[in-house]
Amino acid sequence: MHMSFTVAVAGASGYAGGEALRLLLGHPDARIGALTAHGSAGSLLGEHHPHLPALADRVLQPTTAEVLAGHDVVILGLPHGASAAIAAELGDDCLVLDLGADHRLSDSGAWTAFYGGEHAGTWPYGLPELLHAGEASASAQRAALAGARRVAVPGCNVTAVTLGLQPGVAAGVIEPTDLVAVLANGYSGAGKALKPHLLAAKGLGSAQAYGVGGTHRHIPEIEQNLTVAGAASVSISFTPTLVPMSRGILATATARLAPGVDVGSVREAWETAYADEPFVHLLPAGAGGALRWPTTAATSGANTALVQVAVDERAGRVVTVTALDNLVKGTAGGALQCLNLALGLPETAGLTTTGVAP
Ligand SMILES: NC(=O)C1=CN([C@@H]2O[C@H](COP(=O)(O)OP(=O)(O)OC[C@H]3O[C@@H](n4cnc5c(N)ncnc54)[C@H](OP(=O)(O)O)[C@@H]3O)[C@@H](O)[C@H]2O)C=CC1
Ligand SMILES: CC(=O)N[C@@H](CCC(=O)OP(=O)(O)O)C(=O)O
Repeated sequence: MHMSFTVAVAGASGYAGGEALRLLLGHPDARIGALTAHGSAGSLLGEHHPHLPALADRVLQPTTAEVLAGHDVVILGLPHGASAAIAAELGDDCLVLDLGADHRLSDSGAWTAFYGGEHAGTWPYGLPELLHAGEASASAQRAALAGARRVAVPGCNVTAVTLGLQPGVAAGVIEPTDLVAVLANGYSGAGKALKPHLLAAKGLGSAQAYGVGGTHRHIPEIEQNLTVAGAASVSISFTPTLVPMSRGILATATARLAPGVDVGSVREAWETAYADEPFVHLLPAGAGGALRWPTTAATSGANTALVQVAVDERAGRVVTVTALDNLVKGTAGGALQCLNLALGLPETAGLTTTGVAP
């Protein structure tokens, strides 16, 4: 039996809020209520998201607890640091999904080191596919999300790197203290207001690394996830690269093969982890055993994460490549999955693995 729910979206003028609305318009049970913004309050949603004509005439309201209250679900697509105060004013009768970082980390020292200021607290973490130590496939995280009233939705880079590496960590076939991840990132990941590090690439004829040298805010979140997956200690060198595409993340993450591991057993860990996942797909080997590799284009607009794994025997490293759409599986689609789990709806409601191509 399906129940309908009312949902308010804060930060509706932004990329993440807009993507949440695009997906909610296709959710069979969602009734879209208040839409809010900050400086753009008073303007029409159609000015910000002309691809959502069904909501074009909606007026954006200011982002206050009064406006957001009274809905079954509130989605917060706000800059980090802005969610905590609003969420604290919303009652427990309402499901709140925070697309930002405020409630993701359990270590307040890591929060202060990477974000600065007071840590707001920790909410159930919104990656249903997160493996817990000893699990061959994910169920504990789904159990943590079932019936939750607060969900901290992961960062998009974190989702890609975690999905790529966690099967090897959980199965003990890779060394979690020797991880390297280099990502190609579409520019929508930075939000609609271009950040200074993007300005040089604005012409889109260029690619450039950012957040280099252990400074990116997603590092402690990746460490946290891989610890949940069973690593006693995690060390990862993480470098994102802005590339000329509007959406998508291609994360190449490599790890030293654990001592004594039979190369033939590596693929099995990834196959087992994702065999029953509706949205995370390990690409099969093609004819003659040649592997097919993920592309961001194949995930565009879909809630899909595509994963592939290989062993580089010369280097003694396992190489994983994960592709996803930063705005869908990396944000709003992942949030809808959690919303479904929290409300007891089918996990896949309103979500698709069907992408847009070319
Ligand atoms: N873009 C992505 O791929 C991903 C984004 N996220 C997270 O989602 C959140 C939103 O990101 P994104 O949509 O990209 O950002 P955008 O810059 O595109 O949108 C930000 C939204 O927040 C509003 N806003 C800005 N400042 C404030 C404030 N002080 N108080 C309340 N509202 C404010 C803006 O309103 P106005 O238009 O009026 O200024 C706008 O609606 C962030 O926390 C981000 O880290 C997470 C994963 C991936
Ligand atoms: C291209 C680009 O800049 N992408 C962003 C990803 C945004 C994201 O996931 O942000 P939160 O963790 O704040 O939610 C980045 O790498 O910082």
